[in-house]
Amino acid sequence: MKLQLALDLVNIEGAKDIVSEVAEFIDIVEIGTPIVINEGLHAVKAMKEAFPALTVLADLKIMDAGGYEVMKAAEAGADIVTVLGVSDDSTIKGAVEEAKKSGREILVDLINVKDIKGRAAEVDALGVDYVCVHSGYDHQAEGKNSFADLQAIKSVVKQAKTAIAGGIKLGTLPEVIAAGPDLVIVGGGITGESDQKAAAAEMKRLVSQA
Ligand SMILES: O=C([C@H](O)CO)[C@H](O)[C@H](O)COP(=O)(O)O
Repeated sequence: MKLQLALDLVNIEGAKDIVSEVAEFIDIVEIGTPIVINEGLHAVKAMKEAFPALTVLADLKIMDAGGYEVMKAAEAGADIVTVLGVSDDSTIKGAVEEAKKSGREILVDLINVKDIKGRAAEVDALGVDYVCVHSGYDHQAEGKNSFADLQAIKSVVKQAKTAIAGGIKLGTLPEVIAAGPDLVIVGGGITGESDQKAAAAEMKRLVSQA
């Protein structure tokens, strides 16, 4: 089981500062959607240049033009790019095809998908690398999480790795780990802590044991 740090509410310099502190405890660093909106794909490039050994995920949440947008993210240095599960199959196919050309990976984010189980099976069959259940900030504000969704997709995803994101904290991590995802994505559960290094270290310890 791997740990991904999601960086959302910081600028490029702030993102690099956090990664300097916790790099040894994370497997993947995510340039979150808000950073991409604020700073563009330069943020992905800057992170890859500063930490070439780290796997960098660009959370573009692609909804259309899958092939083109994956190509641009790959040019910036992204190793993994996100595409929305609610997008058309042709968009996901285009993203997968483009990613394969350059050895990149596609994570499909099932945020706001109604038939989680059905769509997870469909995108799995399209050859994506990760299928991720996700309670976004707005759902989190309503007290929702995706723990049950993770259990639901585990039974239908056959070839891709499974991932979970959205409001995961140290206190809820054991419950998440028990459901057996391949990848746990944590943002505020690390960046919002006063001791980010200690939080990342403890999370890494827990996911490594699984
Ligand atoms: O994808 C995310 C969200 O939609 C904002 O872009 C976050 O990266 C994801 O939810 C993980 O962050 P936390 O919820 O703070 O753990």
